[in-house]
Amino acid sequence: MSTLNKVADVVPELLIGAAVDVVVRGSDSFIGDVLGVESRYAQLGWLAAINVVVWIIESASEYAAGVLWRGLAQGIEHDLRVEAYDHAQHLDLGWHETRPQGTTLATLNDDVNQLERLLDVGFPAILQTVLNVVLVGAVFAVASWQLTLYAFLPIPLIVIGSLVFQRRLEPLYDDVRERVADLSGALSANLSGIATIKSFTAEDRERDRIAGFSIAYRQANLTAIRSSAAFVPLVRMAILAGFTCTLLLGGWQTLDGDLELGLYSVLVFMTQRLLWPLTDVAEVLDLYQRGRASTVRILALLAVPVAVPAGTARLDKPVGGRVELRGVRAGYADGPDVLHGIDMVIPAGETHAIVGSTGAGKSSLLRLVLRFDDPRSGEVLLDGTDVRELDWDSLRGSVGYVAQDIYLFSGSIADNIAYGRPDASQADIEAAAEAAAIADFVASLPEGYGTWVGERGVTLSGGQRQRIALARALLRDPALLVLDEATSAVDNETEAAIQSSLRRAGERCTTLVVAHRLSTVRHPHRIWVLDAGRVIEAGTHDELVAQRGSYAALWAVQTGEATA
Ligand SMILES: Nc1ncnc2c1ncn2[C@@H]1O[C@H](COP(=O)(O)OP(=O)(O)OP(=O)(O)O)[C@@H](O)[C@H]1O
Repeated sequence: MSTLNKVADVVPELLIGAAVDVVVRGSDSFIGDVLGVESRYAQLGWLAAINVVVWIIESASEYAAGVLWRGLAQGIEHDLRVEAYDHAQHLDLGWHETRPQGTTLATLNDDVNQLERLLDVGFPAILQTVLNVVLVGAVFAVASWQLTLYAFLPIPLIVIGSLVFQRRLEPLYDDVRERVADLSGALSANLSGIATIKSFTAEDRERDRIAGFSIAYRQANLTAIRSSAAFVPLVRMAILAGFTCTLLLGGWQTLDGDLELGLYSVLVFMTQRLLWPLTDVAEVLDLYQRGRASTVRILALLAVPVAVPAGTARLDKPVGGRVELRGVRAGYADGPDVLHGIDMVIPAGETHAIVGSTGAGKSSLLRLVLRFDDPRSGEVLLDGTDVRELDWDSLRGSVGYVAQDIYLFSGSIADNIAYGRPDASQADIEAAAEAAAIADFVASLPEGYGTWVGERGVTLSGGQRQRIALARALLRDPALLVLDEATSAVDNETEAAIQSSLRRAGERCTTLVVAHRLSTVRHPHRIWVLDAGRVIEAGTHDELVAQRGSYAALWAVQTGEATA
């Protein structure tokens, strides 16, 4: 459509030449010969009719090309956005944790959107400019080789200029994209921490900090724009040279009788046609550089390898839920080990607790069981198979997990509880809520299970959120229930209710609990005491109290039998 449009766009100029030719040469005119029409009035009539048809074709093809290019741009953007998002969500948790969320968001959103103008304005402009040069060049070549030379004089200059400018613009637009990512990162971090900002009345300070990022972005953009805008006058000077040559030398040739008047007028118009669109080259170059800087970022995201790839082995159903850690050593990024050779067996169907001081490595250990990270050495087994060999459905599909930091989705309470089993019936949802001791609270809400919960569940208290997350985990009827401080925010009475439901739930599944409050874990089959990444004691509550070791001391402090 763009090609048809360009051809139709060039034809009226030829028609002008033909019209001048009719007036000057009468019945000998080019159009008179082609159509076999003698009358000049009739010849002009024919030209007018052809012109109308050409304009209709031009307008229709322009519309179609516009719609198609935009459709293509939107399609590419959509594919890229979804592919990049999908890749990002398969990247390991460690990658996400070491990178500001806003930076990833900037790539998935801003960088992808940045491609729109390159795709729907830049690409058609490139195609049309090349076509223009070819078509107009053909007319020139037929008319006079000297004039072709003059008219095309600016083109190599413009090409060389583009290459030079391109090299200059590249780092400038890379800088712009980096500044956008910084700004986006700061904005998203601040909005997540809005309560903290308010509580420390840091609004003014934060506004200034965001303004700093915004100024850096504006500055980077201005620097790039200043360089890119300088290219347009340069192109114009080159065009002026070509145009002047055609006007002057073509005019002299016509005066000398070496060039037909009709052809001369066509060539003067054509020089305009040929050269003025070349000023677009500057804009296209700008769009290209912006698009390139964004594409580099998107491709860099797509090129990040998945550090924790899924295995292919499947577990036989029903999954028992036996967990075993053998000589597990683990740590984060290049940091020191946070777990030093952990050996642990949690037989299927048992409830085990992990306790220990803060920073002892309890959460890190749970992350290995869910395979958010892989150990540096040793192995983690589920039902006797190394978790690295299992596919996600066998591993994470068998686990119900309640994290320390609860995330609820924007949606109804029922949607949130059924997140892991979207096809669950209302009765299943209510049973899970009952087991998590949240059913009475939900029933007391005017809209019950249909109550809308805001993003991150901000409309609920900490304890309510925890219980909904617990219901969500229980609804999956998991073979292995993993609870990381899952009841830390509920009162003692509610906790006792949850404990008894969990005991009932625990009859069906293996349970691994991390808790600070030791009363939470009084009834497990075994308690593992972790200190600085090592298991220092293990046994039942009674055995550990009798041992009079760290657990006994901690228990004494928490039950008020001793002071710290
Ligand atoms: N994502 C992470 N990146 C780098 N280091 C981490 C990360 N998470 C935890 N650590 C480090 O690993 C060590 C163990 O942390 P972990 O969260 O496993 O302890 P924990 O026993 O669960 O503590 P708490 O009871 O306070 O939750 C700590 O020294 C911590 O600084």
